Amino acid sequence: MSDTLDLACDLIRRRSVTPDDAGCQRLIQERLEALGFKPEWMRFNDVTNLWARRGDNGPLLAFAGHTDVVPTGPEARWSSPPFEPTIRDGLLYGRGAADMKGSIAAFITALERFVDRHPDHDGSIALLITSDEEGPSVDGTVRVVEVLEQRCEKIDWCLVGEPSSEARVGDIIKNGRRGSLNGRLTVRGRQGHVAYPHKAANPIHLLGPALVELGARHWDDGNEAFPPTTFQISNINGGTGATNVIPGEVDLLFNLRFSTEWTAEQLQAEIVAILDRHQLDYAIDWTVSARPFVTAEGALVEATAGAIKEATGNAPTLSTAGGTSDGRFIAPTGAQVVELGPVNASIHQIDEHVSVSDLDTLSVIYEGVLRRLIAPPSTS
Ligand SMILES: N[C@@H](CCC[C@H](NC(=O)CCC(=O)O)C(=O)O)C(=O)O
Ligand SMILES: [Zn+2]
Ligand SMILES: [Zn+2]
Repeated sequence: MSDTLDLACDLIRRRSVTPDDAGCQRLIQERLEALGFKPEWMRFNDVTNLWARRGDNGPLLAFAGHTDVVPTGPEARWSSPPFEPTIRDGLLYGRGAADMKGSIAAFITALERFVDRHPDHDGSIALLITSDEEGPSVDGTVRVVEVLEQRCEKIDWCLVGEPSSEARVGDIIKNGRRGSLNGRLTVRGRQGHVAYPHKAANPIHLLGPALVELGARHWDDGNEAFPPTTFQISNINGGTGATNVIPGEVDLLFNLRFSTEWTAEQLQAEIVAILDRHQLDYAIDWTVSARPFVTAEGALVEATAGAIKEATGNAPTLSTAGGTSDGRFIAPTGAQVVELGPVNASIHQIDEHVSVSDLDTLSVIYEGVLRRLIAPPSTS
């Protein structure tokens, strides 16, 4: 068994359903301390965060990730128990195998080889690990970044181990992400009897045409760095449960993933204008859970692409598609941020898995990134 696989299995055995870390970070801390990293616990409410650094000088290369995992869903539907790592046909099964305990294991083994070969590396290396990525993301990476900013500790390059790959490991580097805007809308009508609609105002009927317009709207074509902005309704609730009552209100949750063609504020104004045009009586609450960020080609993208080419023979494509990530908290500090991890086909699913050989490839890629960015010139 490879070291990376071994460690990935040890991490999967820990039932770290968000925000519980279940001892994963203690394991990581022990391995890092043996390499000369200085660990620092940053606990906020029920979230465990680990910041561990080796070296006092810049530039600082940080690996970032999370030990929390999403709930398993019905365990009986798994082919093997989700917290018992199991290998079948070259694949490692278990909750978190791909998202993202496999990447964390690959970080550690890459660091072990790198520090052994380059004990006097340039600059510094750090790990930023949280147990609040899959949850509300309020006491995790964002809080660690606040602490680092307060003490002027600056990350120059950050590699997030989210499962970025699509068809084969290393085919995609995520070099940014779209923004995410949530709206919570309540449309008010007047409750009444379904047989006497003229004495009521049905908020579901009133909302309908506005929803059609919002759903059909073409927001933008995206741009060179971003896919188009999308609008999706995630929840709609209205009604008393009775078949003969027109409800007084309807509640809607919607989300926009937006490119840099819009700001969150412009989108809010646009949606308010649509709702007003439909003359709705409504209240709306907004949450901007991510602003778009992008890392232009530069030292980190080049080092990551070079390490992938060396390890796999293939050149990666840059993408900002999909969801958002904790990179949204790190990029605004001025750090270059990329995401590179295993194939994401089974993340959050029943029977989540990762290719065993991909774990070793990832570890080699991460070591290649370290070598390109902070190995002393004579040895890189
Ligand atoms: N619940 C949190 C964080 C939500 C982050 C989530 N990210 C992904 O699902 C990653 C998927 C991918 O790699 O494309 C999301 O985008 O919703 C919050 O809302 O703050
Ligand atoms: Zn993840
Ligand atoms: Zn996830």
